[in-house]
Amino acid sequence: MEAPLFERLGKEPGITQFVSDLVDAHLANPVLVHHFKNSDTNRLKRIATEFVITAVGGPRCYNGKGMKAVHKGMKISAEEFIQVLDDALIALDKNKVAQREREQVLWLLYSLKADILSAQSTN
Ligand code: HEM
Repeated sequence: MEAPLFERLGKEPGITQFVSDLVDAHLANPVLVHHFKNSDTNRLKRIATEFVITAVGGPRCYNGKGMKAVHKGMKISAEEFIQVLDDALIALDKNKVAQREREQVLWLLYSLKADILSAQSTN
């Protein structure tokens, strides 16, 4: 039987590095960087790492809000959402993550699209 995705991504150390590279890619992405200009990058990396660890079947360490509530009113466009996936691919590549795990991580992120984009309405 296939090991849990959490293990195949290198457990906490592997996921911490992936998320760190993902956030760094956003900061270097001209389409996304303006969203993060007031961010505490280390805090964001820590919380996003907890989210991913929990989402891929690791220890349940994310205690934050759901993705719809987190991104409410941030005015995130569909184009920006795709740029986040592009940056995820850059970070997966950098961490030499294999094809099947890439597909699973990208699908996991993509599956949040409806929540994150519907969070943009102000009512
Ligand atoms: C599948 C995609 C995404 C996931 C899993 C995700 C996850 C997260 C998480 C876990 C946080 C931290 C919440 C907290 O501070 O309590 C966060 C914050 C944030 N996200 Fe996302 N996000 C996604 C897509 C996006 C997109 C497309 C944008 C647009 C650029 C975006 C912009 C932000 C911003 C600006 C913050 C707040 C940063 C801060 O407070 O320092 N996210 N996201």
